[in-house]
Amino acid sequence: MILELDCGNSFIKWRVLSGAEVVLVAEGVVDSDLALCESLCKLSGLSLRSCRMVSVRTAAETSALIDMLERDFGVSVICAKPAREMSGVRNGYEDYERLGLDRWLAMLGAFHLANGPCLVLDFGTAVTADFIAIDGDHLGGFICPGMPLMRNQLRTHTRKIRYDDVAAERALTSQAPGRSTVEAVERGCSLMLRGFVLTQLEMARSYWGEGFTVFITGGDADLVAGVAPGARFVPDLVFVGLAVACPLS
Ligand SMILES: Nc1ncnc2c1ncn2[C@@H]1O[C@H](COP(=O)(O)OP(=O)(O)O)[C@@H](O)[C@H]1O
Ligand SMILES: CC(C)(COP(=O)(O)O)[C@@H](O)C(=O)NCCC(=O)O
Ligand SMILES: [K+]
Repeated sequence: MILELDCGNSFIKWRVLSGAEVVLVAEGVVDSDLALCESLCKLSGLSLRSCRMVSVRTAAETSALIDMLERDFGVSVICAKPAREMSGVRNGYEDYERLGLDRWLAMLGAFHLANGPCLVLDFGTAVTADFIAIDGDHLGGFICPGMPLMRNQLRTHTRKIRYDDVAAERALTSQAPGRSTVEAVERGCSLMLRGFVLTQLEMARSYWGEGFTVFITGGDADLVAGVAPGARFVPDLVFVGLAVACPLS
C-alpha cells in the first residue's frame, strides 16, 4: 500500500492506494498531524510499503510529519522537490525553488492529462492560477486569498461581521444579493472567486483562443462550479502530479 499526502496551509489531504491496479483503499482530509495519525491507525489491515508527499509547510513542520510517519508506521517518505523542468513542463519562476510545490505538481498533473495548453486553478487557503503553454512552458501565474482568508479578514477587521459556519454554509445555497450579513459576505466572497475565474479564462483565450484545457481543483472548487463550462474538475490533480514527480520503483 502507498500513502499519499498533500499538506496544504490549512489541511492535509491523504489517501491510501493498493496494488498494481492502484485501487483507492481510503482517503480523508485532516487538520493536524495527530488527526492524520488517528485516521491511519483506524484503518484495518493497513500495511504501508511507501509514502510520497508534497508540502507547502515550513521545513520544520514537514520534517516533524515525516518523523512521525517513519516512527509510527515504519515507512520511508519521499518528498516532492522543486525542479526547473520535469515531465515536459518548464518552471517559469525566475527562482524556480520559490514556486509552491502544490502548484508545480498540479501543473505536472494537468499537462500530463491535457498534453496541451492549460490553465490550472486551485481553490485552497490561497487561490492560484497557472498558465502552461503548448510546449510545456510555464508562463507564470497568480496568487490571491482564497475563501477562508477572505472571510476571515472581514471577520477580523470589522466589528459587526460575525457568524458561524452553519450559517455560512446555508448562505451559499444561492447567489442572490444577500439579505443578511452572512449572505452578503459569503456570496460576495464567492463572487470574487467566480470573477477571478472569468478573468483567468479571458487571459487564457487571449493566449490560446479556444484551444486550451481548464483544470479546477482544491477544497473550495465547488464554489466556482458552472463558471467555466468546459473545465475539468479534478479534485486529486496534485496527487496526479505527485505520481509523475515521485514515481515508485
Ligand atoms: N473535508 C473537508 N475538510 C475540510 N475542508 C474542506 C473539506 N472539503 C472541502 N473543504 C474546503 O476546502 C478548503 C481548503 O482547501 P484545501 O485545498 O484543502 O486548502 P489547503 O491546500 O490550502 O490546505 C476549506 O476552505 C473548506 O471550505
Ligand atoms: C500559493 C500557496 C500559498 C498556496 O497554498 P495553499 O492554498 O494550497 O495552501 C503555496 O503554493 C505557496 O506557499 N507557494 C509559495 C509561493 C509561490 O508559489 O510563489
Ligand atoms: K493546496
